[in-house]
Amino acid sequence: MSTDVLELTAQPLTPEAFAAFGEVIDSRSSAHFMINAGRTRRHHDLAKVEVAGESPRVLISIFVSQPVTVPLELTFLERHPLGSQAFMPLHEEQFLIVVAPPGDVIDPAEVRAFITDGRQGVNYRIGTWHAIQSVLEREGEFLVVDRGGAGHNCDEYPIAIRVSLE
Ligand SMILES: NC(=O)N[C@@H](O)C(=O)O
Ligand code: NI
Repeated sequence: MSTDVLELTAQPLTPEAFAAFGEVIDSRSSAHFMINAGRTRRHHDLAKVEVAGESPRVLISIFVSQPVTVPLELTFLERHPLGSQAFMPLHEEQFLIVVAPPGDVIDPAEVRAFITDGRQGVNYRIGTWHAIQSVLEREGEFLVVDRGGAGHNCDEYPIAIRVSLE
């Protein structure tokens, strides 16, 4: 085993474990109220969309991602200093998440790896370091809500990480 690669085993994603990095988006565990004459449960305000910098605006996009192989070998993490970024699977795709708290230096001891269960999405808080979209098993389709506008909104931090499943 190489000594300069951070070895992680992905843990099941929970809102509590993810709280330092952003929010988990999940209609099974979130508060709701009824609308539309009782036909619809509104799971309301599940994540904080953050946009900053010059002429910021909120973008809604769809990512169609090819699957990654496991163990997942990473050479960097990225962050968006001007906005949050949310990923919601459209067909119950599972994906791997690797995160570190916001800050200019990543402490390897604070890096965490998670696996979603297919029904969960995430919102990375502004500045949270994360691996790029890493869907498992099959091509994935994700609704993405993040920040557009002027300025540089993607920093990369070189760090070697290998993520395995339990
Ligand atoms: N570059 C881009 O839009 N996507 C990345 O930020 C990512 O987190 O996948
Ligand atoms: Ni990103």
